[in-house]
Amino acid sequence: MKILTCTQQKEADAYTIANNNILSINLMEKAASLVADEICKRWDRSHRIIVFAGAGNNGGDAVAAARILFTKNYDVEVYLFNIKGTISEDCMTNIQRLQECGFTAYHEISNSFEPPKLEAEDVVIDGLFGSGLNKPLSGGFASVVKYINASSAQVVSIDLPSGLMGEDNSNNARANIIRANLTLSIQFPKLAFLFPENEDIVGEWKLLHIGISPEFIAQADTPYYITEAQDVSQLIRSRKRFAFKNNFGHALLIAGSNGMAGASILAARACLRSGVGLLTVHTPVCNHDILQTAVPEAMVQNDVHEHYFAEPVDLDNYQAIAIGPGIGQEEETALATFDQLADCYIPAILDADAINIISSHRNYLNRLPRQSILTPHIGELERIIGKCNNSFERLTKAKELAAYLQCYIVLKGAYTAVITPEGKFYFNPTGNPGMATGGSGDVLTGIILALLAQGYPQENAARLGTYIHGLAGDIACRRMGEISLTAGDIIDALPEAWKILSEIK
Ligand SMILES: NC(=O)C1=CN([C@@H]2O[C@H](COP(=O)(O)OP(=O)(O)OC[C@H]3O[C@@H](n4cnc5c(N)ncnc54)[C@H](OP(=O)(O)O)[C@@H]3O)[C@@H](O)[C@H]2O)[C@@H](O)CC1
Ligand SMILES: [K+]
Repeated sequence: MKILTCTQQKEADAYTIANNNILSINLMEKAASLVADEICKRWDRSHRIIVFAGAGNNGGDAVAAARILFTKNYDVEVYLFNIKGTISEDCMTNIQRLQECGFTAYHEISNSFEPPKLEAEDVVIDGLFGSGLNKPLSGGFASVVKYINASSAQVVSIDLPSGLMGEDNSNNARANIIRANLTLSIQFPKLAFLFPENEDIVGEWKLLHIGISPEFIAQADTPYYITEAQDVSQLIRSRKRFAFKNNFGHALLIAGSNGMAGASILAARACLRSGVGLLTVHTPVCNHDILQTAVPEAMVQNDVHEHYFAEPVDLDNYQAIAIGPGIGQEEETALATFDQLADCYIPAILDADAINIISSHRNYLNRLPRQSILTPHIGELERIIGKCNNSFERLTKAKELAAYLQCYIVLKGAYTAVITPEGKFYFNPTGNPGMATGGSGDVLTGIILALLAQGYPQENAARLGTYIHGLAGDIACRRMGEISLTAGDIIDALPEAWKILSEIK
């Protein structure tokens, strides 16, 4: 699914009106009726509905929703802010329609404003500003926002919480943005919804499909996508009846150190549950018996060192390599990692300590094998790119890093982003906060390693791997709940996740 900018969303509306035989006022009516439906589903008539509308089309949506709710016998009040004395045509039409149906609780504010008292049971519809916001809110609008935010009423924002820019909010005052409980986004998700710092602003978000032209969407150019089940299910390769293990690759996992055998076990088990033909784990001597016992399906190759990775491996027998889970950051390990990567001619994935080693030896950065996959979480990424003030800045810098290294960056977190060397972003929708637990990243590394070894191109391996990892996490969460969920539970749910995703056409 494409994420379009607010500017593109305006173009999408205009294109649909011009080419799909629909009047702009009817597109607004569609949006408003979906907003009203959603409110009716969640709140009954005992709740007062207080509508705050701007003079643009976001306000028009809100006024139309007010009418629909009023005709369904909800107790509705409307406050429309007409500060400049200009109201958009469709908003004006809806004000007239509202008054024509005998609605009297309509207040138009042009300067001073006596705000209504807001109670906890009230539902506020926020239709002040949507995709037409062109600068941060200030003055009277900022005061209205603060007033709504200070109340205990439930807040439903139409399209975007008013004051929030769809993409970059670097120069925006957070106190002047509506904090919604529910955001009903018209047709497209907005990039800003995917940022952790906006969680309390956006609340739960839901898309309302108003019938924007599919031709427009198909040709719209954007670097931002949310991966959907069909996008990745069609990447899954079927197995031939006469297949044997060599058809599914031999993966090499360099993982573990003294006290960190668990990372290698988790990555190995996840790899084996994700279709690899053969797996060899290269690990220090101290982990040998532990691995052989915990993961009998894997072959174990001892490093020369008792406690940590110290000697690179000959890659001739392998189709893909993963390096990093639990390897530690000993200087000898760092040197062995660089030697390993210097001659690496097979697809590689770097995780955890391998990324930390790179960030503390930055002169090696540009020697990473092209097309490698790096899987940092925010902290690991910022050790390379520097501290960022917000998610937009972080994504921008991560994109520059991916281009500079000609590598894929899998930035882990809610909505894990797969960032390609060409500058595309694929956000992953699966997963849950229960997965924020030690070893979860090792599981992802094992999955992506298995896919690389099977010959999946890097971009597909990263997108499919992150999706299945989150899906398995969601299945595990249904079984265990968020609090008890462990990385091992994610692995245990992998078979079901692979089965479900393989069956989606
Ligand atoms: N038919 C359609 O197109 C459909 C559109 N739809 C809906 O329309 C919404 C977009 O509507 P929109 O383009 O009218 O913009 P909107 O967000 O209402 O605000 C624009 C006004 O705000 C003003 N303004 C901006 N920033 C400001 C600030 N900081 N402080 C103060 N003022 C500020 C700006 O004034 P200006 O600065 O341009 O003079 C302008 O007057 C979209 O989110 C969706 O809800 C759906 O119904 C589907 C069909
Ligand atoms: K809004």
